[in-house]
Amino acid sequence: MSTLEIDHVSKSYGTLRALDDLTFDVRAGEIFGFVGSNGAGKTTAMRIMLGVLAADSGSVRWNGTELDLEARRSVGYMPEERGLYPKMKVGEQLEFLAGLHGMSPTQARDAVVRWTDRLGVGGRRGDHVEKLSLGNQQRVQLAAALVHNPAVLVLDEPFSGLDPVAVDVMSAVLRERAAAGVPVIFSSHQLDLVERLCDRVGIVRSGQMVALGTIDELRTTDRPQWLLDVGAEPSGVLARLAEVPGVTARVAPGRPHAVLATAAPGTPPEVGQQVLRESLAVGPVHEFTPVRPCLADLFRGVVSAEHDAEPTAVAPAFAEVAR
Ligand SMILES: Nc1ncnc2c1ncn2[C@@H]1O[C@H](COP(=O)(O)OP(=O)(O)OP(=O)(O)O)[C@@H](O)[C@H]1O
Repeated sequence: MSTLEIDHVSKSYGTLRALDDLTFDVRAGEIFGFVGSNGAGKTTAMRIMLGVLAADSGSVRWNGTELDLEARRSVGYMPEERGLYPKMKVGEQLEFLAGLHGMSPTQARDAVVRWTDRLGVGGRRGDHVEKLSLGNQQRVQLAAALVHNPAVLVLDEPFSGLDPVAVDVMSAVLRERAAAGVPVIFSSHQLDLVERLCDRVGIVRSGQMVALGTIDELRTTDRPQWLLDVGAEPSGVLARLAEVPGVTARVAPGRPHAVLATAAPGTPPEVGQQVLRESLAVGPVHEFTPVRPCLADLFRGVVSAEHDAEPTAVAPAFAEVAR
């Protein structure tokens, strides 16, 4: 199956090390979310994936072989700086780009109609790009990445500036391409979207991959937590839970009638049931919920961690860390 492999890639701009031994892959049929703070190295990595920027060391492979010119033609790329000619008409421009990727004029015309219609800009094919709103230019840019039926999609912030309807259309298109076996990688700062859409996520910090895995894997922590709403002042429950080995409990922040119980690393997962039983022995429990960090929490933890410290409290549970 088709896989895009980024293998020990490093890149410096002068003395600035933008990528530092970056290694990960994007597999056939998966949507991979590439996230990181401003300046973390995402665009640099994506440019190297496409071959428009050379790595200082390491390699990018497509289906096991180093990316060559032919393979690059099969990549659908949406650059961060966008790359449309403002004075050219939407339809003509897309047909031209499809032609550069080897499509015949008829194939190109058909594909342009299909993708502009799909992305909601079919009525603008005869307009100059510069006359379109920024969001619609963005849709055209997406059409440019998709029009030649690429075998791999590399999209730099494809969702920025899109309205919610366009976000839904774009999400559906990416899911559909992935279901057809295409590896899809996109960068984004919209973490809720990444969480919803991506099969796997990589978090990059200072050019290094600091967390990599499925959303589920990333959210799994070695310090499981539970929230218990007991509907009353919880001192009785807190006293009872203080007797459970490996568990610490406190009043939940902002919830005076709820308790947050946290298990120490290495505590068997069944301790959650014991926490519930002990609490029920004191009185009713209206809500019992495992608490798991969302991607935004993980992101904040990972990107704010010191370089040489443990990346975050949850990091030991990350399923894969770039080798
Ligand atoms: N052409 C360049 N010359 C010098 N430095 C550069 C160049 N391009 C990028 N950099 C630097 O390399 C680092 C990585 O930048 P890059 O654009 O890859 O980050 P990014 O993760 O895409 O950021 P953002 O989320 O803001 O788009 C930054 O410190 C940036 O200033």
